[in-house]
Amino acid sequence: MIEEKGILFVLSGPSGVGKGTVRKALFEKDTALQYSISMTTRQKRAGEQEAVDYFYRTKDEFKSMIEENQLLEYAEYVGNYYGTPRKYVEETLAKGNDVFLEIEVQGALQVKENFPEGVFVFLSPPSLEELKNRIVSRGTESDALVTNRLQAAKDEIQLMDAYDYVVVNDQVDKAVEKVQAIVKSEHCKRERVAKQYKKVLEVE
Ligand SMILES: Nc1ncnc2c1ncn2[C@@H]1O[C@H](COP(=O)(O)OP(=O)(O)OP(=O)(O)O)[C@@H](O)[C@H]1O
Ligand SMILES: Nc1nc2c(ncn2[C@@H]2O[C@H](COP(=O)(O)O)[C@@H](O)[C@H]2O)c(=O)[nH]1
Repeated sequence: MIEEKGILFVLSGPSGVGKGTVRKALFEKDTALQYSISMTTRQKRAGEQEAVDYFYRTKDEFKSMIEENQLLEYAEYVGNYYGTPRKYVEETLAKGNDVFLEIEVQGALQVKENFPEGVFVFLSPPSLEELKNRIVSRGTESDALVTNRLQAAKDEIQLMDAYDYVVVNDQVDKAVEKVQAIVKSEHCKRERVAKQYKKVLEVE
């Protein structure tokens, strides 16, 4: 019997576009996906929890993890480090379960180099003006950080062609439906390939 690995889904896009909002709504519908909790050196925001929203670490702790090759990818983003713990992703995929990453663009491109078979989805804002409204209305960033994040967004949007899919997050429920359709379609593709492979083995 062929052991099937899980599929690695990567949802990426500029800060404030709604990745977290879309992911949380998706996970209410699709309970089979496993969310990979990231490491960060940024301060915890009000209402956030250790090991739910992030694993919060000091810069020294984060650097040790980089040196020990414990991160699948990492990026320095607007003054802080963010990264994906390698062990959880590799073990979960090996058990045949799908993993879902929600990360920024530099990190997504690193994952693509190591996991070209992953499925990369860029969540795009309807406009930069709306992106700014969303970051500002979330109320988590100072004015200076809003400016820095918007600057980063302009660079990130230039890289959307590197992704397998682009979903515009105009309305949350529509964006969730689209991401859900992508997950379903990738499963169908896998099943077709597995069936063809089985036929080849039977012929041989
Ligand atoms: N389609 C939408 N229409 C209007 N507001 C939205 C939409 N999607 C998300 N939002 C709002 O935009 C803000 C940013 O959303 P969210 O925190 O999910 O973004 P994010 O991409 O995960 O940000 P970050 O990358 O910084 O974590 C939130 O206040 C959220 O409620
Ligand atoms: N490269 C990575 N980026 C990550 C990871 N976890 C989150 N992020 C992204 O960072 C920015 C800022 O996040 P915030 O929580 O401070 O608003 C945002 O785009 C996140 O998606 C990660 O593990 N690696």
